[in-house]
Amino acid sequence: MDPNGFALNRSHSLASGLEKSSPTWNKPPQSRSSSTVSSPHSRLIIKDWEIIDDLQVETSTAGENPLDMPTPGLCEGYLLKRRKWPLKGWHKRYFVLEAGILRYSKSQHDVSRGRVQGSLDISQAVMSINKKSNRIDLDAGDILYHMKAKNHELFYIWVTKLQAHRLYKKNEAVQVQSGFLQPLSFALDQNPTNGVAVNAQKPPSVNTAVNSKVSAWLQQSHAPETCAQELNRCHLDLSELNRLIQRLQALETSQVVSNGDLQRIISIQNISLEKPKRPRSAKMWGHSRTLSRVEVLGMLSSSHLSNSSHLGTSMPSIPDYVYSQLAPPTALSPESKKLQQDICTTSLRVLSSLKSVHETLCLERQKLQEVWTSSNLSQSNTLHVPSELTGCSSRGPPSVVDSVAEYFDASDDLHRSSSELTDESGLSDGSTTNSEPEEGHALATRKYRASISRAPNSVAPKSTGQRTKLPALCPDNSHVGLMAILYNNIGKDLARVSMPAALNEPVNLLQRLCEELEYSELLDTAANTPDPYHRMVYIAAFAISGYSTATFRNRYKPVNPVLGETYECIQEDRGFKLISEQVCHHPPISACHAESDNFCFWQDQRWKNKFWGKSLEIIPTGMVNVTLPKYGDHYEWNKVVTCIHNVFSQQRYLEHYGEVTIQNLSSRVCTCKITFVKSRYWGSETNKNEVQGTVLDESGSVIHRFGGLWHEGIFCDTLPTPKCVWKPSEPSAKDHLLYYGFSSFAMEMNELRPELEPFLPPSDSRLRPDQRMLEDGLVDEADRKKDEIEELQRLRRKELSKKGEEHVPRFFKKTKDQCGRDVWVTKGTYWDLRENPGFASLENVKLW
Ligand SMILES: CC(C)CCC[C@@H](C)[C@H]1CC[C@H]2[C@@H]3CC=C4C[C@@H](O)CC[C@]4(C)[C@H]3CC[C@]12C
Repeated sequence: MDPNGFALNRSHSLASGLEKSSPTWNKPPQSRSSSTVSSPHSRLIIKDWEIIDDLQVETSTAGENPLDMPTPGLCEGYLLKRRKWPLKGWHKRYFVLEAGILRYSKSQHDVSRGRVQGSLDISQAVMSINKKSNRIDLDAGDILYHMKAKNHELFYIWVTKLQAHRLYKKNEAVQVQSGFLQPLSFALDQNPTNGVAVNAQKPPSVNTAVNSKVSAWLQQSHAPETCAQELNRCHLDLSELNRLIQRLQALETSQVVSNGDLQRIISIQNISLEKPKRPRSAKMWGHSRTLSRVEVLGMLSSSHLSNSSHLGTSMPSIPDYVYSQLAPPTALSPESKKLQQDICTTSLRVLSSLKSVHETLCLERQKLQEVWTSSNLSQSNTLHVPSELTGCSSRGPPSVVDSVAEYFDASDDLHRSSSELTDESGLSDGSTTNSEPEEGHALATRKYRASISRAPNSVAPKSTGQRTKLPALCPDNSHVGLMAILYNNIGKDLARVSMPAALNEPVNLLQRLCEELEYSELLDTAANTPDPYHRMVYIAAFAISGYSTATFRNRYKPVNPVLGETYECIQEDRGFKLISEQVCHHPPISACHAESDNFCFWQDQRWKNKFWGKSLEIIPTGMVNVTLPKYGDHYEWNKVVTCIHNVFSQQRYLEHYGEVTIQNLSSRVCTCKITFVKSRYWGSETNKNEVQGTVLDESGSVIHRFGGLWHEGIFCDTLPTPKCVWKPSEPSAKDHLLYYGFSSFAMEMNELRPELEPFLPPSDSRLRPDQRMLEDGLVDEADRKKDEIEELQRLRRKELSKKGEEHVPRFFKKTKDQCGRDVWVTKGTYWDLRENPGFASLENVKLW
């Protein structure tokens, strides 16, 4: 029996040892909090969150023979899990922790029936705990679990067990690395139907049923061959790339030498030689001090590091790397140009091959995991369910399971939250085979997706006569020590943290607000749709369209505007003009206002971020507003959470999740609900980016239904003629990935056209020198300039506070909306002042 009086079934010496000794989670932890930033070795605790580090795992691994490590005991019982959908509140879930894998089901009964809702390899996850609220969070990059225990005892047990299993699982990985796979493949060769089991150091819980399923799967699956073929193709393409690069280098060398420009060739060589150790690489946001690698290592747990073999620091993407090796695109000979294009095409081919290999492997992994999970569960059920759970629980010491059950029955508060959840999805539950609410969504999405792909292709955007490319390719930023930056600024507003310029894309947050109007034609269509329900479908499609930029934009972050910076955008073809301004610094708020004959659009945007160890959640606040004067409509909606998964790795991707409610503040006739579905599991491509929505009438009846994917399009099947209401436009530049993944709209945003320049106020983002340098590919210069501009901003702030004054935005003012929330709205003065007397004749603050 453990010190708390709980009999942990099958608990082994390792686990109980951990339980009795001073718990490792009392060690100086990594903190997830925000208030203090100090040297990497000091202890930081903010808001009671601690990241459990794994140093003890490493030490014990070093001292012990991993093969001697006993399997830690099974741990199972109810915990609260934060709802995935609709993301509010908690539900009671039955968790089973076995051999380093944490699985959960709706109930213990579901476990016995093999119905698993989710599963996670805890050795891959960053674990944070909050002792005060008994919370445990696990972030495995793709999957994020937020859990809560009933009381401190249970919390303690789970944390201890999770640690023991983590240690075990990591050791298992060590075994695999040191030759585990070889006997496996040998065994498979020898005995294809019973391959896994013949292994001497067999992994835990492997039974023959699993083995035969797995080996049958291995035999049936053609995916490995497909992957091998695809990788062969990559290999050929890479040799071709190598040849092209060598030719290009030879060509350039001769050109350069004949031009007498020896310096350039030397610097090209230097870039390739010195690439891994750029001097500014470890610069921290908001700090001038540079962290050494040792310091960073000391700060971070081994789990962070061991999982980051693909850290940003190690592998630039192929196109990035290739282009980082090329000279700036100054007067190239036609032959060089042709070579560059070939290099580019071939690298993109390699990229897409690798993507498809990745996709195939994900699917395979999913299949394997399903087999594994179902077999493991039935096994754990038959073998390990303690007797007290099978009907005679009144006798014997209480188990974890018992005590939790008791807790849920007793606690009012939690009882409410769990019963609330019996119908968590609003869909029928229990009797159907859909174990997760998203299952229903997924089915519908598959149908919508098929309809969207049958819809005519989106037309390439019409030429606006503006530039279609940026002056320079995006720089490789894989050397930037993002991990040190994020860990040093945990809990801080990232929009206030100064980051190395190489992390930035050459558009800023004011411009990104404008980018949300890329599909403004949806508002024009809405403004010409008399039926209010039908109109709402277009407004919804517009609200979704703003998220589509995320598809290709996860490698760089927008530049942070300085206080008082402005941006104007006149879109003649689209018929609107927009003005945005950075109105507040603490917290950073960007406000914008756009108008056209058909609509007005405004919003003020601020966001909070939460860092979970491998993922970064961006939680926006502030509402989006659209008015359609023709019908007197005023629509207002919230934004969903954006999560940057695998933030340190090349597998970084963005996900949006949550619910949007669109209300028409001028009429109660209809409302709209849109759900951005959280992707389910295993990082599979197939269930990513789902969106579903309904337009409801006053009584709550569904009038229209629509859905699809935010990166592929939205289909509405309840319109008189069902149709695809929105499809993102094709990227206009074939090699747009080499230009930060910008769409043609984004490419134009920072263009400084000569005819525009005389009209711009000096605070316009287009005139901001560091952003311009970045756009021109002068990253180091941009970095220096950025520091200067930020210093100037600090000086201005100090002066204001000395005078006891507050910054007053020039073109926006703060008011309250109908619900009493602070909102920033236009003063309506910008365009008038621009016209008369013109900004050149006005007094302007010098921002840079
Ligand atoms: C440097 C690298 C690793 C970090 C990349 C961070 C990028 C992907 C982050 C930083 C700021 C983020 C944006 C901040 C605010 C919003 C508004 C929200 O309504 C939609 C998402 C959107 C537009 C975010 C998209 C993702 C974003 C661009």
